[in-house]
This record gives sequence, structure tokens and C-alpha cells, in this order.
Amino acid sequence: MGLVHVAAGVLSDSEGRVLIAQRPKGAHQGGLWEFPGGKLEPGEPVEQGLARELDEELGIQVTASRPLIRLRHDYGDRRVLLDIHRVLDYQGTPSGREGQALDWQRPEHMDPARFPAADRPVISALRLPNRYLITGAGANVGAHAGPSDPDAFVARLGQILARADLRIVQLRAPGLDAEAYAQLAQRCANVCRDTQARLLLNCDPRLAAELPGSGLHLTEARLLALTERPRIDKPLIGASCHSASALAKAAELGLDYALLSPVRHTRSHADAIPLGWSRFAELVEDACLPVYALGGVDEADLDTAIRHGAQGVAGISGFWG
Ligand SMILES: Nc1nc2c([nH]c(=O)n2[C@@H]2O[C@H](COP(=O)(O)OP(=O)(O)OP(=O)(O)O)[C@@H](O)[C@H]2O)c(=O)[nH]1
Repeated sequence: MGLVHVAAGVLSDSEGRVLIAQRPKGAHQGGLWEFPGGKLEPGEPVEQGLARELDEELGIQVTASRPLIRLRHDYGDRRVLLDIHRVLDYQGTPSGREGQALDWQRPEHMDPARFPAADRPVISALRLPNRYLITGAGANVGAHAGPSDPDAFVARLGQILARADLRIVQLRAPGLDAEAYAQLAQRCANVCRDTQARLLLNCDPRLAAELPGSGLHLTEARLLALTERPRIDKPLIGASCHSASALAKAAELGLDYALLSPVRHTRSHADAIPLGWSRFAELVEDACLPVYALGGVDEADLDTAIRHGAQGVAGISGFWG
């Protein structure tokens, strides 16, 4: 069975809604909604094919785009390689040139069941920001300890989340016992509510289920021990990964994102061997979910991370200071 290489585009409007199109009834995955695009011609570069398809299907001329996510999916009757790009700039007004219905939808309102199965990670990618904050230690303690001063810790979190482009935070405090973690999580949840940020709990899933917060973050050890996606009433679940097998497991369980580390040497994980950007890109290439670059990276690396296939950058020291 051959591989069908497809380029598709994400067009956003000023309210953050994304353009979707309905596939014709008789087509593969007919009746479902998709990101506009189509098959590349043999040897055709992705950006060129994307521009051609969006001109044919929508009557627009793409002038700037960048990769969002690359995915592989096996439908049984067809294997697809999807290159999904964000369209950053275009000329013209999109219209359904092939008679297809169009709609503009906010990513958080998209129902994955109404899209081809391959598109689920695309919807996750659209719902996630490109900067991901991990809490550091409080004053006077090493990165592996918990915060020694919860008041200062919560105040620091509030300061950082005042920035409009940091909308997701993982509460990482491996030095705390369950009770101290739960107390701190309650206080962080209040800060996140006030700043409209999403809080991800890095703790035992059973504890997380009892705590406020938008999601759960799994350590690689917790991820590898699972056989199914944790059944928890929180929309967002991700995991730390350090290998191809962990990324494959995260995708197989239908997690929403992974953190892949360490890209560079870091003081917090001094013994770990850095992946470097080219190995990072190789691992992301085969991963079927959004992946953040972590470990010795900061905001200055955002463009580099995206060029190497990442959703964005995650960090402790780069953001926490
Ligand atoms: N455009 C697009 N195709 C997708 C998406 N998700 C997904 O699985 N696909 C699959 O990718 C393939 C795209 O092929 P297509 O039939 O749209 O290609 P095309 O526009 O060149 O049409 P053609 O077959 O008439 O030449 C289909 O198998 C489709 O099911 C998506 O979000 N957008």
C-alpha cells in the first residue's frame, strides 16, 4: 500500500477561528471536516503543493506559511503522511471553489469525531500554545526539591502568568509529599483561574483527579506503566519522553502532547545525554502528537524548535528565572 503525501493548511481569522472544509460525500473520509489541502504531485515541495491546493480549493494565494505538525496515519485502505502548515499570510477571500461547505471554528469547539482520525493531533496542536512553562524551585532550593517558601512560589507564578503569551503551566514539585503538593496545587489553581492559564498537575493521577486544574502531566515512568489513557475528568493529558518508544506510547494512548528532553545539557538533569536538534527532529518526525522541546532551551530557541518539528519550547529556568 503506497503512501499518500498530503499538504493541508490552517487559516486563522482575527478571532482565532480556523477554516475547515467538508470532504465530498463519495471521497475518502467523505462527509467529515478537514483542513483544506490535498495530495502533493510527485516531487512537489510541500509549500508549493500547499499553495497550489489552496488556490484550487479556496481561490487564495498563500504568501507565508510555517510547519505546524507532520503526522502519519494508517487508515487500513490508505496510508497518509500529512504535512499541516499554518498559513501566516495570504491574498484573496476563501470560498468553496469545488462546491465544498466551509466553516470557521475555534479549535476548542472542534469535535474530533467529525474529522478524519489522522487529524486528532492537529486539533490538539491548535489548542496548545507554543510556550510551555514548568515551575521551578522556590528560593534557596535546588531544582529537584519542592518550593521552600510557598508564598514566594505562588507570587512568582502570578508574576510570570501576567504575561499574555504564557497560558499553560505544569506544577512540577517532585520534592513535595502528596499533602503539600495538593495544598500548593490549590493555590496555583487560584492563580491560574485569575490569569486564565491552564494548570497541569504533575503527580499521581489519583491525586490529580481530586484536585482542580485543566490537566495531568505524566512522568515517563508513569507513562510507560500505563495501558490506556488515564480516565480522569480533565481535558489535557501529556507526558515527559526521552525516547522514540516513549513518544510512540504517548501517541498510542492518545495523549495530547509530549515534552521531549533534553535537547541540550541542563543543570537540573546533569547526567542525561543531550539529544541535540537533529536527533530531536528525527524523533519528532515519527511522533504522532505535538512535541515540545525541553532541556536547556528558552524562548530564543522557539523558531529553531519549530523548524525542527516542535510545537514549541518548554522550560523551567528559561521562564521561571
Ligand atoms: N486535505 C486534507 N486531507 C486529509 C486531512 N486529514 C486526512 O486524513 N486527510 C486525508 O488525506 C488525503 C487527501 O487527499 P484528497 O483526496 O483530499 O486529495 P486531493 O485534494 O488532491 O484530491 P483528489 O483525490 O481529487 O486528487 C485523503 O485520504 C484524506 O482522507 C485533512 O485534514 N485535510
